[in-house]
Formats: sequence, C-alpha cells, structure tokens
Amino acid sequence: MNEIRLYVSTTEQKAEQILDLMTPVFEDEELPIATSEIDEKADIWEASIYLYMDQEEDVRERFAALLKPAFPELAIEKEVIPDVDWIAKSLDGLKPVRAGRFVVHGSHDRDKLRPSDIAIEIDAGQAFGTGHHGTTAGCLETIETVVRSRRVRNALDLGTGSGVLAIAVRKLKNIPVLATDIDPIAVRVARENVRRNGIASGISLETAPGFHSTSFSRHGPFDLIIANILARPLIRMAPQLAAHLAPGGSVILSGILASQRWKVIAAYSGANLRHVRTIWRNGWVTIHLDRP
Ligand SMILES: C[S@@+](CC[C@H](N)C(=O)[O-])C[C@H]1O[C@@H](n2cnc3c(N)ncnc32)[C@H](O)[C@@H]1O
Repeated sequence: MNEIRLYVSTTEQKAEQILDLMTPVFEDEELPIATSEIDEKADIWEASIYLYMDQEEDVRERFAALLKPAFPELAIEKEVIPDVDWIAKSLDGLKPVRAGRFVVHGSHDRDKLRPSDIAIEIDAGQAFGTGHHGTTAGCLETIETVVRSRRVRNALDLGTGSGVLAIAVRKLKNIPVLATDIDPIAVRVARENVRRNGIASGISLETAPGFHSTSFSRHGPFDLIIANILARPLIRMAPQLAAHLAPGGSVILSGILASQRWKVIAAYSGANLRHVRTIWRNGWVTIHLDRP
C-alpha cells in the first residue's frame, strides 16, 4: 500500500512547538506517526505525519484542528510515497550513499568511488542496512566522529542487520567488534558482507536476543555500543546497555523518530549517560551519549 505523508514546512522553532502539540495526541497510535526533519541546506524544518491512505481524511482533520488555532498561516501539504520494500530490495539500481567519508555501495558501483572514500560494499539481500535509511546514515556519520575523537578499543553493534555498521567501525580502526542480531538470517547476510569487504577477522557475529548471551560479558565491557533498533526497546534496555559500557565509553542510538528523542535521552540520562549530540536524517534521529 502507498503511504501518504501530510506535512507542514516551517521554521525550527515552530516545528518544535507543533511537535509538542502533536505528540500527546498521536504518539500512542500505531498510525499516524508524528516526526520532524531538517533540510540543513535550506535551513527549513518539516513537521510531518505519516499515515496510510484510508486514514487520510480523519488524520488531516485532526492535524488541521491542532494546527489552525496556533498557526493559521501554515498549509498542510500532501505527498504520496510509493511503497518500497527496502529489506527485500537489493542494491541493484540504488545509488551509492554517502555518510561522512563512508560510501555504501553495491558491487556494480565500484568504479564510482573516489580515493578518499571509505567504501563499504553491501548486498542488502534480506537484511536491513543498505545505508539508504536515515538511521543507518546517521549512525555511520556518528561512528566516524566517535571513533576519531574518543579512545575506542572495542565495539558492540547490537542489531547488526546487514553488518554495515560493524564493517564501518572495522574499516576505521583495527579493533574487535561483536555484532549481534535476533534474526539468524540477518547474521548470515552480515557474515557474507563482512567477507565481501575483505575483513578476514575481528568481527564476531552472533544470533542473540538483547543481551542474553555470555558473549557480551566475554567481549565487553565496550568502549562503543551502537544500537539502531527502535525507541521503545532502546528505552527498555537502557540499564542493561549501560551496564555493558566501559567507563568513558560512547553509545550511538538510532531507529528513533524525532518526537521520541527526549524519552530516549531521559532513559539514558537515568543510566548516567550524558547527551552529546543528536543528528537528523529524513525524520529520524541518531543520538550520541557518553559515559563521563
Ligand atoms: C533497523 S535494523 C538496523 C540494521 C543496521 N544496524 C543498520 O544500522 O542499518 C535493526 C536490526 O536490529 C535487529 N534487532 C531488533 N531488536 C533486537 C534486539 N533486541 N537484539 C538484537 N537485535 C535486534 C533486527 O533484527 C534488525 O536486523
């Protein structure tokens, strides 16, 4: 089914106010989902609602009723987003994606690489993580910043999917990486991608739900933990995740809608982590926190 996006384009300040109005009304529903995104070049923010076609009228009315009293000048726009099964889609036909110095590409795009690129070749197959999603791109950018600016001697990639983030860490620095996923198919795909990128050793792959494996204590504590999952499980696992982080370590969290970011930051502040930076990509945020 196609997705319909209703959105208003406005300033950063108004977008925040609109999100504050929308969050208590829409947050606990499966659909629609309130979010926001930034177009950094144009310095324009969008507050958006994503919904399915058959719910359009109802949601449009409710959104308008919230918006009009406070922001009568803003028009609600509509966009139809074609249904794309990102997980099943291979990289054939997808352009290489740039995130910081990383370029995630398929085997057919090797000739498009520049000498300064840190190339990651991914065949998406049945696992998430081609680099095209805002959460993966946000994690890649943040990994580059953290690995270059902090003392990172080992890393955990929780929810590795295609293995893209574990491969990224390993391409930047020759350190051991534990990469886990609840999905055995993802672990198989990740293993193939690790091999495809010429990484002979250093990445341990394992099927593991959450932190229920002795591998975490055997490989940890970790200087860097990356988890691109979803806001709710991330909030739930905050104490466990923090317990596997070494003193002075960093955490990179994604899979979080803009409207959910404060709840995630609050959960991790409660586990004694300090918020460093949040970056935005296509309505999704990636959060970097440090253990002091
Ligand atoms: C959004 S994908 C991220 C894939 C890749 N890391 C990326 O950034 O593109 C989330 C992955 O986390 C896995 N996952 C979800 N919950 C998990 C959990 N509690 N423990 C381990 N893996 C989990 C899913 O199977 C999926 O492969």
